[in-house]
Amino acid sequence: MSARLHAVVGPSGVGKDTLIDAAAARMPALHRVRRVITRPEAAGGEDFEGVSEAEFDRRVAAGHFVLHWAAHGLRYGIPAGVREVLEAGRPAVFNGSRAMLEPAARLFPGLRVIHVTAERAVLAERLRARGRESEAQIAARLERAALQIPDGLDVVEIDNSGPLEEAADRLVAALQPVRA
Ligand SMILES: Nc1ncnc2c1ncn2[C@@H]1O[C@H](COP(=O)(O)OP(=O)(O)O)[C@@H](O)[C@H]1O
Ligand SMILES: O=P(O)(O)OC[C@H]1O[C@H](OP(=O)(O)OP(=O)(O)O)[C@H](O)[C@@H]1O
Repeated sequence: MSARLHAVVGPSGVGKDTLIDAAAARMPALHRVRRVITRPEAAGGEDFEGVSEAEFDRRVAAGHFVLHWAAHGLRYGIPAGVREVLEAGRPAVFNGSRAMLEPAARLFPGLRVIHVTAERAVLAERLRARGRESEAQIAARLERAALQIPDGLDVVEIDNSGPLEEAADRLVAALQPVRA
């Protein structure tokens, strides 16, 4: 039976990538999607493939992505290979946009959304400490902090304002297979 796809969403700086790393370290079977992003790989952060806009367009046209979206002036793609991973029975997780959840749930009806939140002051502090974005980019990211999750989806809420370990425990629980 096909395994479940999970989208970890929430405002920039809330700790999505950090939590996914923590869960992956504890769940060897979990497949962490390697996103394709129009951002130079040297920018650091998660393990992703950096491509040019032209290459991204080419891959969209060639059907390389099962999902793709734009945010923060960047484009993000989920490689189509994730379907084979799920069909092989391995659960998969990706760092997704709150704005693309409806199309994602149409394509993957079993999609589970993990909505990570934190207080705004905590977000601002974490983005500054991460040091990847300029002040203007941080302000733009904070503007999106209150974006809502569409109704009618399977959503697990995780508050990551406190210790990472507590939120990571909740994420690992949310990633467990559904038992019949
Ligand atoms: N619970 C936590 N406590 C303290 N710092 C955290 C916590 N979770 C994440 N961070 C830090 O916050 C910053 C942003 O996390 P990151 O995973 O890059 O966020 P996102 O992927 O949501 O943008 C990173 O520097 C990370 O180490
Ligand atoms: O529509 P939103 O829910 O606001 O999400 C916008 C984008 O931010 C995140 O990307 P990324 O993790 O690259 O950005 P971040 O690390 O700065 O959060 C997320 O995966 C989306 O691609």
